[in-house]
Amino acid sequence: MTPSARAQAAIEILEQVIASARDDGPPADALVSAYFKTRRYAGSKDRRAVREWVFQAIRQSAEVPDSGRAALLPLAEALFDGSGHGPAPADPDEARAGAGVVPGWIAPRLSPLVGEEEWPALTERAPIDLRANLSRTTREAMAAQFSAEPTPLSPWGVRLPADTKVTDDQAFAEGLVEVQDEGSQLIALACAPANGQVIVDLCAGAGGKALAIAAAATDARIIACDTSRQRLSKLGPRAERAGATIETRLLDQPRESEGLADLEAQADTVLVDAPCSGSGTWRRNPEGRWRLNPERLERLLVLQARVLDLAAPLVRPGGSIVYAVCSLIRAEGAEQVDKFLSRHSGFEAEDIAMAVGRSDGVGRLLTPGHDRTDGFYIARLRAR
Ligand SMILES: C[S@@+](CC[C@H](N)C(=O)[O-])C[C@H]1O[C@@H](n2cnc3c(N)ncnc32)[C@H](O)[C@@H]1O
Repeated sequence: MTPSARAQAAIEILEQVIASARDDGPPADALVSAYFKTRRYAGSKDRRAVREWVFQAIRQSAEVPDSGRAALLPLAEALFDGSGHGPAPADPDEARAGAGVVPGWIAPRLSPLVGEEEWPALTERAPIDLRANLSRTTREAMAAQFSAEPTPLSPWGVRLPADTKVTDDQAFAEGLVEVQDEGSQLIALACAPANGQVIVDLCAGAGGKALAIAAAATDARIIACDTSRQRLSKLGPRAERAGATIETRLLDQPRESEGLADLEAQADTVLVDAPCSGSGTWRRNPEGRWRLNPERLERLLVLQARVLDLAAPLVRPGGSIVYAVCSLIRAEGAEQVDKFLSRHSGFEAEDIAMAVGRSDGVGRLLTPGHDRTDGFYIARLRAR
């Protein structure tokens, strides 16, 4: 493919990414792969170059661009030369996506801790963090295996450069490591897992945090719940690879509490890693900015309050809820927790007992700019 033909391919994919963000369709990565499945003439260099254009265009624009052309034009105008399979020359008045990091409607909703000086870090390429499975190996062994640096905040992590491929490594296949951002590791640490405890991971998804908890407390009873069969089904093979024992429980929305009745007042810790805007993970998922809108955010706020209310009766007296969201939007973090505490007088905020991030309301906020992790809000709420 000529450089201009690659630009045209990127425009076509960006067109699909924009539509998919609007309609809640597949992610950009999947769209790039699907595009090339039907275009066998493209070689690996072409694919890499097109993918690079697509992600550069997504990264540079906070707002949803008008079109694929508008998204790429500010980056690659010289390739809009009308040649062969390339894009038609640009009109001087043609729409161009503006450069930016935080969409205008989200900026006033961010935690005040995330000042504009921190914004560039929100979409910078993120390193790859691995969590050493301490039930099977040591962090030092994994640092040596991957020639990696230890993560500064999590005692379980090692850090590799962005885009390092680790899933082909033997250590990964043997369950000695998992790919997990340091911030996610800190959420599992905030649960203070210990042997003999009952720990409910209420929104377990594919089990990233449940696996970290299981590695730290091999004799704890861990119950991983989710309403998504598809996500939860990924946990079984991962647990097997890691040598972990984790119960899984598929909950039936909106009757989740029926499936949790036997756990009432049983849990030492309920982790609520709630569905959220993902505004703390834009550096890995920059198109997340194009997918979010005020209506979606409103629905997420309602769901977060709901899962917190589901968690409350499961906690034994003296036990805790650990609430976490990978978000920097205050309504999902500090404000959501304040509202929970005003609905549930039997709970009080407690420290997460780790000197990480900055305090925000009763919890702590980790940000890419300040902590070099994905953005997370974490709070611990203790049942009196
Ligand atoms: C942020 S993700 C969890 C990620 C996971 N803890 C991890 O570490 O990989 C939120 C999860 O909440 C689940 N969820 C949504 N509504 C729920 C509900 N009412 N009860 C339980 N889980 C729910 C979603 O299916 C999704 O998997």
